[in-house]
Amino acid sequence: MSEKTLSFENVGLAYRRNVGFWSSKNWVINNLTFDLYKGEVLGVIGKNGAGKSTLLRLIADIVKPNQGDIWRKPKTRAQLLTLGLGFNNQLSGADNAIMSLVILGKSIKEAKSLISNIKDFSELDDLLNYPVSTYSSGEKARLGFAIAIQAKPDILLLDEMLGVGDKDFQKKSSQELKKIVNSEQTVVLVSHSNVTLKQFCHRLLWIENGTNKAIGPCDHILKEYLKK
Ligand SMILES: Nc1ncnc2c1ncn2[C@@H]1O[C@H](COP(=O)(O)OP(=O)(O)OP(=O)(O)O)[C@@H](O)[C@H]1O
Repeated sequence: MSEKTLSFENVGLAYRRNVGFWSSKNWVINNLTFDLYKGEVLGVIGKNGAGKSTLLRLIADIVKPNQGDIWRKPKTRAQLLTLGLGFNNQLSGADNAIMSLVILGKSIKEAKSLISNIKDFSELDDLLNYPVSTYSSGEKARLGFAIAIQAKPDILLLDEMLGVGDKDFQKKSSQELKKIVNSEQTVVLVSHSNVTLKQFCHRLLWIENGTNKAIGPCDHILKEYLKK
């Protein structure tokens, strides 16, 4: 686990907050520095509002930093999987899947050929032909997870995604993640569940007020975090 795939150097990100006539900068990520290595599962922990989801959005290149540098190994593709998935609600599940796969570098032909696997994994059957606006949140999660499994991005970003769906789907997604943990794929996982963190993560990054409070082996960092 020595090949660097991504690196943050003194990264800062501020959101603008408008209060009446005034607008101020709210630094959500501050001077954040860490490296991510190919094939590792890095867990991200921290209190509510610490900046964990924002960090995933920065890695996915959905938002840009106001300060510092983010280095990605050339051609590295990261995919964010979160409950607030960026689906187009008017399009069908199948069309959303094709669109996501194409964004992640597959050709349209390849993307179309993966639909039957997505159908099998998600168990959405004919629902895949209906607009995503008609899906329950669990069904959206199934679709998102199934797309991510087929897309095999270099970096899979999971934001509190392991406790979603019904019991059967939780079991299925956790089995799939176990396979990923033993593969070359890199994962960054945000979770408030100690069980999930211990089960999957090699290292943990502890974020406090948007900055790196500690990073290191999972058991050690979790012990320190729980002492607080
Ligand atoms: N679009 C936005 N505009 C303004 N402030 C935002 C925006 N998105 C997030 N924030 C603020 O940034 C801070 C960090 O949010 P973030 O969602 O990254 O936290 P988190 O660590 O993932 O929290 P949680 O554990 O509650 O999910 C919060 O204070 C939040 O209110």
